[in-house]
Amino acid sequence: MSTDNAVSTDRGATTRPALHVTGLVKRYDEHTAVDGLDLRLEPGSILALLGPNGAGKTTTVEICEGFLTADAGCVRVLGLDPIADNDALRRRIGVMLQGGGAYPGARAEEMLRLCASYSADPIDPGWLLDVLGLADCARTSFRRLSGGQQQRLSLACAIVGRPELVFLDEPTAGLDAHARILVWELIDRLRGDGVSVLLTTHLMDEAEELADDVVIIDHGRVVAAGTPADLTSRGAENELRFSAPRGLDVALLLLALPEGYRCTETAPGSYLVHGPVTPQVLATVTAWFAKIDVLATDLRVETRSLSDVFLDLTGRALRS
Ligand SMILES: Nc1ncnc2c1ncn2[C@@H]1O[C@H](COP(=O)(O)OP(=O)(O)OP(=O)(O)O)[C@@H](O)[C@H]1O
Repeated sequence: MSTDNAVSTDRGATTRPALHVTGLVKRYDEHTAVDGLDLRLEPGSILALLGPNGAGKTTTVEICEGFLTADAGCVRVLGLDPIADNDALRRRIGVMLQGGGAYPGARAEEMLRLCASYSADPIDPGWLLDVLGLADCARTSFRRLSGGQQQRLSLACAIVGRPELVFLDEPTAGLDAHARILVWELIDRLRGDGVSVLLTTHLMDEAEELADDVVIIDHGRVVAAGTPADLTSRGAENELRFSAPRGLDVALLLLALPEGYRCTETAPGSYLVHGPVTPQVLATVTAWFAKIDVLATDLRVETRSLSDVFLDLTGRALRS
Protein backbone atom coordinates (compact mmCIF):
# COMPACT_ATOMS: atom_id res chain seq x y z
CA MET A 1 0.00 0.00 0.00
CA SER A 2 2.69 2.46 -0.93
CA THR A 3 0.33 5.16 -2.20
CA ASP A 4 -0.10 8.69 -0.91
CA ASN A 5 -2.73 7.24 1.33
CA ALA A 6 -0.47 4.59 2.81
CA VAL A 7 -0.63 4.20 6.54
CA SER A 8 3.12 4.16 6.85
CA THR A 9 4.97 5.85 9.64
CA ASP A 10 8.50 7.14 9.61
CA ARG A 11 10.20 6.10 12.78
CA GLY A 12 13.18 3.99 11.74
CA ALA A 13 14.10 0.55 12.91
CA THR A 14 13.92 -0.21 16.58
CA THR A 15 13.91 -3.30 18.70
CA ARG A 16 12.13 -1.63 21.59
CA PRO A 17 8.68 -3.14 22.08
CA ALA A 18 5.80 -0.94 20.99
CA LEU A 19 4.06 -1.86 24.22
CA HIS A 20 5.59 -3.42 27.30
CA VAL A 21 3.53 -4.30 30.35
CA THR A 22 5.05 -5.96 33.39
CA GLY A 23 3.39 -7.03 36.61
CA LEU A 24 0.28 -4.93 35.96
CA VAL A 25 -2.26 -4.89 38.79
CA LYS A 26 -5.61 -3.10 38.91
CA ARG A 27 -8.09 -3.41 41.78
CA TYR A 28 -11.65 -2.21 42.06
CA ASP A 29 -12.24 -2.19 45.84
CA GLU A 30 -11.81 -5.81 46.90
CA HIS A 31 -11.86 -7.14 43.35
CA THR A 32 -8.59 -7.63 41.49
CA ALA A 33 -9.43 -7.11 37.82
CA VAL A 34 -5.83 -7.36 36.55
CA ASP A 35 -3.48 -9.50 38.58
CA GLY A 36 0.17 -9.28 37.61
CA LEU A 37 -0.18 -9.18 33.83
CA ASP A 38 2.78 -9.17 31.44
CA LEU A 39 2.46 -8.25 27.75
CA ARG A 40 4.90 -7.45 25.01
CA LEU A 41 3.90 -6.12 21.61
CA GLU A 42 6.64 -6.10 19.01
CA PRO A 43 6.79 -3.14 16.61
CA GLY A 44 4.82 -3.68 13.42
CA SER A 45 2.96 -6.69 14.73
CA ILE A 46 -0.51 -7.55 15.98
CA LEU A 47 -1.04 -8.87 19.49
CA ALA A 48 -4.49 -10.26 20.27
CA LEU A 49 -5.68 -10.25 23.85
CA LEU A 50 -8.28 -12.97 24.32
CA GLY A 51 -10.32 -13.69 27.38
CA PRO A 52 -13.83 -14.43 28.58
CA ASN A 53 -16.14 -11.67 29.84
CA GLY A 54 -14.64 -9.94 32.84
CA ALA A 55 -11.12 -11.33 32.23
CA GLY A 56 -9.61 -7.84 32.46
CA LYS A 57 -9.03 -7.01 28.78
CA THR A 58 -10.69 -3.59 28.67
CA THR A 59 -9.17 -2.58 32.00
CA THR A 60 -5.72 -3.48 30.66
CA VAL A 61 -6.26 -1.59 27.40
CA GLU A 62 -7.59 1.49 29.21
CA ILE A 63 -4.52 1.56 31.46
CA CYS A 64 -2.28 1.34 28.39
CA GLU A 65 -4.24 4.16 26.75
CA GLY A 66 -3.73 6.34 29.83
CA PHE A 67 -7.43 6.47 30.75
CA LEU A 68 -7.03 4.48 33.99
CA THR A 69 -4.26 4.35 36.57
CA ALA A 70 -2.66 1.08 37.61
CA ASP A 71 -2.26 -0.03 41.23
CA ALA A 72 1.07 -1.71 40.52
CA GLY A 73 3.31 -2.72 37.65
CA CYS A 74 4.94 -0.91 34.79
CA VAL A 75 3.44 0.08 31.44
CA ARG A 76 5.52 1.53 28.63
CA VAL A 77 3.80 2.63 25.44
CA LEU A 78 6.33 3.44 22.70
CA GLY A 79 8.78 3.70 25.57
CA LEU A 80 6.68 6.29 27.41
CA ASP A 81 4.49 6.34 30.51
CA PRO A 82 0.83 6.47 29.42
CA ILE A 83 -0.15 8.89 32.20
CA ALA A 84 2.95 11.05 32.73
CA ASP A 85 3.67 11.32 29.01
CA ASN A 86 0.05 11.43 27.88
CA ASP A 87 0.36 14.61 25.79
CA ALA A 88 3.31 13.28 23.84
CA LEU A 89 1.62 9.92 23.34
CA ARG A 90 -1.77 11.25 22.17
CA ARG A 91 -0.26 12.20 18.81
CA ARG A 92 1.43 8.83 18.39
CA ILE A 93 -1.27 6.35 19.36
CA GLY A 94 -4.72 5.59 17.98
CA VAL A 95 -7.65 4.79 20.23
CA MET A 96 -11.09 3.64 19.11
CA LEU A 97 -13.58 5.66 21.14
CA GLN A 98 -17.06 4.23 21.48
CA GLY A 99 -20.04 6.58 21.03
CA GLY A 100 -18.31 9.01 18.70
CA GLY A 101 -16.28 10.75 21.38
CA ALA A 102 -17.60 14.22 22.10
CA TYR A 103 -19.25 14.88 18.72
CA PRO A 104 -22.26 12.58 18.19
CA GLY A 105 -24.03 15.33 16.19
CA ALA A 106 -21.17 15.78 13.70
CA ARG A 107 -21.36 14.27 10.24
CA ALA A 108 -19.19 11.23 9.56
CA GLU A 109 -16.83 12.99 7.16
CA GLU A 110 -16.66 16.13 9.32
CA MET A 111 -15.73 14.04 12.32
CA LEU A 112 -13.02 12.19 10.45
CA ARG A 113 -11.62 15.43 8.99
CA LEU A 114 -11.55 16.94 12.47
CA CYS A 115 -9.55 13.95 13.76
CA ALA A 116 -7.26 14.24 10.71
CA SER A 117 -6.68 17.94 11.45
CA TYR A 118 -4.82 17.03 14.67
CA SER A 119 -2.14 15.26 12.64
CA ALA A 120 0.66 16.79 10.58
CA ASP A 121 0.47 13.99 8.01
CA PRO A 122 -2.98 12.37 8.10
CA ILE A 123 -4.29 9.65 5.84
CA ASP A 124 -6.75 11.06 3.27
CA PRO A 125 -10.15 10.90 5.05
CA GLY A 126 -12.01 10.37 1.75
CA TRP A 127 -9.86 7.35 1.00
CA LEU A 128 -10.47 5.89 4.47
CA LEU A 129 -14.23 6.39 4.18
CA ASP A 130 -14.12 4.59 0.86
CA VAL A 131 -11.99 1.69 2.07
CA LEU A 132 -14.25 1.16 5.07
CA GLY A 133 -17.43 1.27 2.97
CA LEU A 134 -18.57 4.57 4.53
CA ALA A 135 -18.53 6.84 1.47
CA ASP A 136 -22.32 6.71 1.10
CA CYS A 137 -22.93 7.93 4.64
CA ALA A 138 -20.21 10.63 4.69
CA ARG A 139 -22.86 13.33 5.31
CA THR A 140 -24.82 11.39 7.94
CA SER A 141 -24.45 12.46 11.56
CA PHE A 142 -22.70 10.02 13.87
CA ARG A 143 -25.80 9.40 15.94
CA ARG A 144 -27.79 8.43 12.82
CA LEU A 145 -25.25 5.90 11.60
CA SER A 146 -25.96 2.21 12.18
CA GLY A 147 -23.98 0.51 14.96
CA GLY A 148 -21.68 -1.11 12.39
CA GLN A 149 -21.10 2.20 10.59
CA GLN A 150 -20.31 3.92 13.90
CA GLN A 151 -17.87 1.15 14.70
CA ARG A 152 -16.06 1.57 11.36
CA LEU A 153 -16.00 5.36 11.70
CA SER A 154 -14.46 5.02 15.17
CA LEU A 155 -11.78 2.82 13.65
CA ALA A 156 -11.19 5.39 10.88
CA CYS A 157 -10.85 8.15 13.50
CA ALA A 158 -8.36 6.03 15.45
CA ILE A 159 -6.04 5.58 12.50
CA VAL A 160 -6.50 8.70 10.35
CA GLY A 161 -3.60 10.44 12.12
CA ARG A 162 -1.16 7.66 11.12
CA PRO A 163 -0.51 6.41 14.66
CA GLU A 164 2.48 4.23 15.42
CA LEU A 165 0.39 2.07 17.73
CA VAL A 166 -3.36 1.48 17.76
CA PHE A 167 -5.51 0.00 20.48
CA LEU A 168 -8.53 -1.78 19.05
CA ASP A 169 -11.00 -3.01 21.68
CA GLU A 170 -13.26 -5.48 19.88
CA PRO A 171 -13.05 -3.61 16.55
CA THR A 172 -15.48 -5.88 14.71
CA ALA A 173 -18.04 -6.48 17.45
CA GLY A 174 -21.48 -6.28 15.88
CA LEU A 175 -20.24 -5.97 12.29
CA ASP A 176 -21.68 -8.13 9.53
CA ALA A 177 -19.40 -10.53 7.67
CA HIS A 178 -18.67 -8.11 4.80
CA ALA A 179 -17.81 -5.19 7.09
CA ARG A 180 -15.70 -7.48 9.24
CA ILE A 181 -13.59 -8.43 6.23
CA LEU A 182 -13.14 -4.74 5.28
CA VAL A 183 -11.88 -4.04 8.79
CA TRP A 184 -9.61 -7.10 8.81
CA GLU A 185 -8.09 -5.99 5.51
CA LEU A 186 -7.45 -2.52 6.86
CA ILE A 187 -5.86 -3.85 10.06
CA ASP A 188 -3.66 -6.11 7.96
CA ARG A 189 -2.60 -3.09 5.87
CA LEU A 190 -1.76 -1.20 9.03
CA ARG A 191 0.60 -3.96 10.06
CA GLY A 192 2.04 -4.05 6.54
CA ASP A 193 2.92 -0.39 6.98
CA GLY A 194 4.67 -0.99 10.28
CA VAL A 195 1.88 0.01 12.68
CA SER A 196 1.70 -1.99 15.93
CA VAL A 197 -1.75 -3.17 16.95
CA LEU A 198 -3.11 -4.33 20.29
CA LEU A 199 -6.42 -6.01 19.61
CA THR A 200 -8.95 -7.42 22.02
CA THR A 201 -11.47 -9.81 20.61
CA HIS A 202 -13.86 -12.60 21.42
CA LEU A 203 -13.62 -13.89 17.88
CA MET A 204 -11.22 -16.77 17.51
CA ASP A 205 -11.21 -16.54 13.74
CA GLU A 206 -10.24 -12.87 14.09
CA ALA A 207 -7.28 -13.77 16.29
CA GLU A 208 -6.26 -16.66 14.06
CA GLU A 209 -6.58 -14.54 10.92
CA LEU A 210 -4.82 -11.41 12.14
CA ALA A 211 -2.63 -11.92 15.17
CA ASP A 212 1.08 -12.56 15.15
CA ASP A 213 0.89 -13.30 18.86
CA VAL A 214 -1.97 -14.19 21.16
CA VAL A 215 -2.22 -13.77 24.91
CA ILE A 216 -5.08 -15.58 26.61
CA ILE A 217 -6.07 -14.05 29.93
CA ASP A 218 -8.46 -15.17 32.62
CA HIS A 219 -9.13 -13.54 35.99
CA GLY A 220 -6.61 -10.85 35.07
CA ARG A 221 -3.74 -13.29 34.57
CA VAL A 222 -2.00 -14.70 31.50
CA VAL A 223 -2.96 -18.35 31.09
CA ALA A 224 -1.23 -18.91 27.74
CA ALA A 225 0.78 -16.93 25.22
CA GLY A 226 2.32 -17.63 21.85
CA THR A 227 1.66 -17.53 18.15
CA PRO A 228 -1.72 -18.93 17.07
CA ALA A 229 0.16 -21.93 15.64
CA ASP A 230 2.09 -22.48 18.90
CA LEU A 231 -1.08 -22.40 20.93
CA THR A 232 -3.07 -24.73 18.74
CA SER A 233 -0.28 -27.28 18.44
CA ARG A 234 0.83 -27.17 22.10
CA GLY A 235 0.12 -30.53 23.72
CA ALA A 236 -2.24 -31.31 20.92
CA GLU A 237 -3.16 -34.90 20.25
CA ASN A 238 -4.01 -34.24 16.64
CA GLU A 239 -6.00 -36.80 14.77
CA LEU A 240 -5.44 -38.27 11.35
CA ARG A 241 -8.55 -39.32 9.43
CA PHE A 242 -8.92 -41.07 6.11
CA SER A 243 -11.42 -42.96 4.02
CA ALA A 244 -10.50 -46.32 2.44
CA PRO A 245 -12.17 -49.67 1.64
CA ARG A 246 -13.99 -51.24 4.57
CA GLY A 247 -12.38 -53.76 6.86
CA LEU A 248 -8.68 -52.84 6.42
CA ASP A 249 -6.44 -54.80 8.78
CA VAL A 250 -5.27 -51.77 10.75
CA ALA A 251 -3.24 -53.97 13.10
CA LEU A 252 -0.64 -54.04 10.30
CA LEU A 253 -0.57 -50.25 10.23
CA LEU A 254 -0.06 -50.11 13.98
CA LEU A 255 2.99 -52.37 13.63
CA ALA A 256 4.55 -49.69 11.44
CA LEU A 257 3.71 -46.83 13.82
CA PRO A 258 5.46 -45.97 17.10
CA GLU A 259 4.09 -47.58 20.23
CA GLY A 260 0.97 -46.06 21.75
CA TYR A 261 -0.89 -45.19 18.54
CA ARG A 262 -4.39 -46.52 17.93
CA CYS A 263 -6.38 -46.80 14.74
CA THR A 264 -10.11 -47.38 14.62
CA GLU A 265 -12.67 -47.78 11.85
CA THR A 266 -15.17 -45.25 13.19
CA ALA A 267 -17.76 -46.03 10.49
CA PRO A 268 -17.55 -48.46 7.57
CA GLY A 269 -14.67 -47.18 5.44
CA SER A 270 -13.82 -44.22 7.76
CA TYR A 271 -10.66 -44.49 9.82
CA LEU A 272 -9.14 -42.49 12.65
CA VAL A 273 -5.52 -42.69 13.81
CA HIS A 274 -5.11 -41.43 17.39
CA GLY A 275 -1.79 -39.97 18.51
CA PRO A 276 0.52 -37.06 17.73
CA VAL A 277 0.57 -36.56 13.99
CA THR A 278 4.12 -35.79 12.97
CA PRO A 279 5.41 -35.57 9.39
CA GLN A 280 7.04 -39.01 9.98
CA VAL A 281 3.74 -40.54 11.10
CA LEU A 282 2.02 -39.12 8.03
CA ALA A 283 4.75 -40.59 5.80
CA THR A 284 4.45 -43.99 7.50
CA VAL A 285 0.68 -44.05 6.97
CA THR A 286 0.90 -43.12 3.28
CA ALA A 287 3.74 -45.64 2.75
CA TRP A 288 1.48 -48.30 4.26
CA PHE A 289 -1.27 -47.37 1.78
CA ALA A 290 1.23 -47.87 -1.05
CA LYS A 291 2.40 -51.18 0.39
CA ILE A 292 -1.11 -52.63 0.59
CA ASP A 293 -2.06 -50.94 -2.73
CA VAL A 294 -4.93 -48.90 -1.33
CA LEU A 295 -5.86 -45.43 -2.52
CA ALA A 296 -7.05 -43.66 0.61
CA THR A 297 -9.17 -40.56 0.14
CA ASP A 298 -10.10 -37.63 2.42
CA LEU A 299 -6.78 -37.94 4.24
CA ARG A 300 -6.70 -35.06 6.71
CA VAL A 301 -5.01 -33.98 9.91
CA GLU A 302 -7.43 -32.39 12.33
CA THR A 303 -5.84 -29.75 14.50
CA ARG A 304 -7.20 -27.92 17.49
CA SER A 305 -8.56 -24.45 17.00
CA LEU A 306 -7.87 -21.51 19.31
CA SER A 307 -11.42 -22.03 20.59
CA ASP A 308 -10.49 -25.55 21.77
CA VAL A 309 -7.34 -24.21 23.43
CA PHE A 310 -9.31 -21.45 25.09
CA LEU A 311 -11.93 -23.86 26.37
CA ASP A 312 -9.26 -26.21 27.76
CA LEU A 313 -7.51 -23.37 29.57
CA THR A 314 -10.42 -21.39 30.97
CA GLY A 315 -13.18 -23.99 31.07
CA ARG A 316 -15.37 -21.49 29.27
CA ALA A 317 -16.35 -20.90 25.70
CA LEU A 318 -15.81 -17.47 24.21
CA ARG A 319 -18.70 -15.33 23.15
CA SER A 320 -18.86 -15.48 19.36
N1 LIG B 1 -15.30 0.58 37.07
C1 LIG B 1 -15.35 -0.63 37.60
N2 LIG B 1 -15.69 -0.81 38.88
C2 LIG B 1 -15.73 -2.04 39.45
N3 LIG B 1 -15.41 -3.18 38.79
C3 LIG B 1 -15.06 -3.06 37.50
C4 LIG B 1 -15.01 -1.80 36.83
N4 LIG B 1 -14.62 -2.01 35.55
C5 LIG B 1 -14.43 -3.35 35.41
N5 LIG B 1 -14.69 -3.97 36.58
C6 LIG B 1 -14.57 -5.41 36.83
O1 LIG B 1 -13.26 -5.80 36.52
C7 LIG B 1 -13.24 -7.06 35.85
C8 LIG B 1 -12.56 -6.92 34.51
O2 LIG B 1 -13.41 -6.13 33.67
P1 LIG B 1 -13.01 -5.79 32.17
O3 LIG B 1 -14.08 -4.91 31.62
O4 LIG B 1 -11.62 -5.30 32.13
O5 LIG B 1 -13.08 -7.23 31.50
P2 LIG B 1 -13.13 -7.64 29.97
O6 LIG B 1 -12.20 -8.79 29.83
O7 LIG B 1 -12.88 -6.45 29.11
O8 LIG B 1 -14.62 -8.12 29.81
P3 LIG B 1 -15.63 -8.01 28.57
O9 LIG B 1 -15.14 -8.98 27.57
O10 LIG B 1 -16.93 -8.41 29.15
O11 LIG B 1 -15.60 -6.58 28.08
C9 LIG B 1 -14.70 -7.51 35.78
O12 LIG B 1 -14.94 -8.36 36.87
C10 LIG B 1 -15.47 -6.22 35.91
O13 LIG B 1 -16.73 -6.44 36.50
